[in-house]
Amino acid sequence: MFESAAILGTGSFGTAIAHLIGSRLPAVEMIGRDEAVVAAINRDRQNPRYLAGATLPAGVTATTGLAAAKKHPLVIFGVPTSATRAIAAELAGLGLPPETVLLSCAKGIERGTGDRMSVILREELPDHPIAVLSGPNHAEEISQDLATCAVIGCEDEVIAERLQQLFTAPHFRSYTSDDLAGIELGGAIKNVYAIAAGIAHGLGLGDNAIAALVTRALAEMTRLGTQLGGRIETFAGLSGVGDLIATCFSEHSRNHRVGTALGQGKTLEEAVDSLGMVAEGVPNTLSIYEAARSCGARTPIIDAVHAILYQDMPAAKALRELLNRDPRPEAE
Ligand SMILES: NC(=O)C1=CN([C@@H]2O[C@H](COP(=O)(O)OP(=O)(O)OC[C@H]3O[C@@H](n4cnc5c(N)ncnc54)[C@H](O)[C@@H]3O)[C@@H](O)[C@H]2O)C=CC1
Ligand SMILES: O=C(CO)COP(=O)(O)O
Repeated sequence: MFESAAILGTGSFGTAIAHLIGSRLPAVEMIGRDEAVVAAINRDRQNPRYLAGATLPAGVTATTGLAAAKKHPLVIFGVPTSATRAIAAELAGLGLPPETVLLSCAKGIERGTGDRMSVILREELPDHPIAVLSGPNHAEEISQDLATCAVIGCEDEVIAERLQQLFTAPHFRSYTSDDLAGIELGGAIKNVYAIAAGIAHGLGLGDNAIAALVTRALAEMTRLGTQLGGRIETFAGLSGVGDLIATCFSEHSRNHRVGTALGQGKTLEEAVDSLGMVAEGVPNTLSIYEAARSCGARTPIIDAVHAILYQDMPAAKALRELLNRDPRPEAE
């Protein structure tokens, strides 16, 4: 087990993780950039800005200084993917002890490089053990102690088991895997499909249409994800189909909410502004579309979401075009 942990990010997921592991460790320190949020956590053990209703265990504190991460044997990344490289580079400058374990929870790949978060951490902090955590894990439900599972990816079995022990609670079960690529790609790609499912919902297409869309999304995610280096079985697991289902059907999903607003005729700017939190599928539609083009994968659903978000294609037209493509066999 670890003696303590730092969580980078005082947003929804950082707070949910603090709620989950805060009673399992003597000390959990959240590191954020928003002073009002940090003050509310220290004063009230609450984070009404990002996760209303959750009360944090007594051992959870918060600060704004990244240097605090140096004190902890485990550093958990709960910031958006767009912030990961800069924060990792800043941490590298602080000289973390090399045995500090880095755990990434962010779901996306980097624009321009197509790098997964564990690849970024390996590049910026090469001496450290690196792990990832993913699965159907909405912050709102974790903070209410509602049951779920996650998968922890790490090439070092001993560290994977230490993390598994930490992420085990009566309502939280975790599994281990060494397929970091598959885990991270599933978590990143499903966000684009959650926007697609939201659009279909916003257009009022009905349950059959959304079930069909999500089923074909799983086939597409598996095709793209294996071409980008993930193992096929991982896409049938918690970080693949598990998170795809959670996000495509949950009212908690920010990506789904963005899609619903688009389907109802809002602009992307209006949809994102009304959230006040990160919807990774929005920037990741660009990075994942680019990754798909670079490996030559056939991704009609990602292409349709890309056209709606970034090429002014009306949502109804994009979905009509998806349905009217040349017929093909279901399994290829
Ligand atoms: N919210 C959820 O249910 C889950 C979220 N995740 C992933 O966790 C990551 C974070 O998401 P949320 O906590 O939902 O987002 P959020 O919008 O609720 O919070 C983001 C946090 O990161 C901070 N932040 C944003 N940009 C930053 C920057 N450039 N530098 C430093 N800090 C910055 C914000 O101040 C805030 O504390 C995402 O990759 C998301 O996909 C994973 C599982 C579940
Ligand atoms: O990844 C998530 C749940 O597992 C959170 O999804 P959203 O970012 O769409 O809310």
